[in-house]
Amino acid sequence: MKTILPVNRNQVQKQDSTKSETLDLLNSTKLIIKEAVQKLGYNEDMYELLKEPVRILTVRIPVRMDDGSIKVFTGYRSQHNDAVGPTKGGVRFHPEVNEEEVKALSIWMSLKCGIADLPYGGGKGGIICDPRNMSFRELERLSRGYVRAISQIVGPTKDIPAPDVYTNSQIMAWMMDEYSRIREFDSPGFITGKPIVLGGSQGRETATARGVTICIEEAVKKRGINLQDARIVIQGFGNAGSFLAKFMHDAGAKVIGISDVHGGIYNPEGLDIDYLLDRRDSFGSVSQLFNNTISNEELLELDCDILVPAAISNQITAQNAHRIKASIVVEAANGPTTLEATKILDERGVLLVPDILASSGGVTVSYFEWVQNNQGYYWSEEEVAEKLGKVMVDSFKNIYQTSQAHQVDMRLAAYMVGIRKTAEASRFRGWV
Ligand SMILES: NC(=O)C1=CN([C@@H]2O[C@H](COP(=O)(O)OP(=O)(O)OC[C@H]3O[C@@H](n4cnc5c(N)ncnc54)[C@H](O)[C@@H]3O)[C@@H](O)[C@H]2O)C=CC1
Ligand SMILES: O=C(O)CCC(=O)C(=O)O
Repeated sequence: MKTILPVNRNQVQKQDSTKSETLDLLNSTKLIIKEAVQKLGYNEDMYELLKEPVRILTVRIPVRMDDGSIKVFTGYRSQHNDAVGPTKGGVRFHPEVNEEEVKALSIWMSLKCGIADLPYGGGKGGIICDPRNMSFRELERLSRGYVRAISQIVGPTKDIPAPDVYTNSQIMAWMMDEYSRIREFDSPGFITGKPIVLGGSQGRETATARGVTICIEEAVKKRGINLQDARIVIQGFGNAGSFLAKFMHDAGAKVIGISDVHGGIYNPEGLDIDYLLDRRDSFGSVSQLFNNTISNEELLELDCDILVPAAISNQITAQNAHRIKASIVVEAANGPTTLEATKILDERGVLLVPDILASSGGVTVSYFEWVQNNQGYYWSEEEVAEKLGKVMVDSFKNIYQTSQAHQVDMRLAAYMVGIRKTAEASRFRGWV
């Protein structure tokens, strides 16, 4: 058995790039996996197994566009580790999707499933495309083509996709229909985040935001902040960000800033969230309706109590972490804060609730959806909310206690909690 070499984050960062910090999501993930595996007492072989996905499929999907031309799209499906059970995770449609990002996202899914104690490993998919410039029918053909291309490695007991950035319940419906046609039987358990009439779960649409809300409720207790007095800034106004804004507003907090891909809007007296929800488009854009906007960079640095990045990765970096004014940062997005920025925020006493904990409400209710599909018996919204609440509160407490007991930041604590189930399952199976 080899022993694990000690982690030197700064050294690896310098090796990775000439820049002062690495923005490479996969390399950053490997660094923390190494540290977590080491702290848990596993050997180098365990790190070797867990540092990369066991499988990644790259596909090329020809799609007939509305003008009669053919466009070939590139897509990925990454499966990190299936020792615990089938892999699970969303599919994103985005122009900047790339293989390394999808790999990192699939590792984070294993961690989320470990934290929430779900019987899954992590998976993730993506297609390089810009759905904002595609028609409804082009999107349907692309979604169906993707399922045909990956059908060999997915399925209700193999790998179960779900929505992520720029994908939604309609896209899940087309994908489920295509998979059911290929297999020649109705397969609602192939995918989650479906419309309710096709076996979707009550509460899945709002689940990620509900989970983030519960983390905020727990975090403010730790910082002695009253939620009703809190000023909140949210980057991203899509599935995660917009419902979160609504929940915060309904809880009596003041949402003073929100943003989308085009920019942000800010009002220190609080924004009219119901109006914004009513006017946003299906891609989570609303800021273009306003004249006085601020940049996403400015939004992150607004004077507030709680900052929630709920859009894309690498938003809080070594460049701006010193200027973040919030005392609590709750990551609804995947990977919004770099390792270097995590360290800076921690040293400044900011409580950072990491992505793999804060955004785990989505996959938790996806699991509930899959269970309901398997048993053919469906739960009420209240039942789903109650079960989700218990999972999120237990997860937060577990990770907070781990961080205190080991004197580590919440991100490393979350990795330690999240990786254990996959590591143990791999060990019992005799893989390491
Ligand atoms: N939908 C879900 O169930 C889950 C989502 N997440 C994560 O939450 C984040 C947001 O996902 P969704 O809300 O589902 O996506 P979405 O597609 O519904 O909304 C994305 C939002 O981000 C904004 N955005 C896109 N690019 C941006 C940029 N460069 N700068 C600023 N804003 C930008 C869009 O304008 C939109 O408001 C992602 O990181 C996703 O991986 C995590 C767990 C579950
Ligand atoms: O709902 C799911 O299965 C996965 C959600 C997801 O992709 C994520 O948590 O990043």
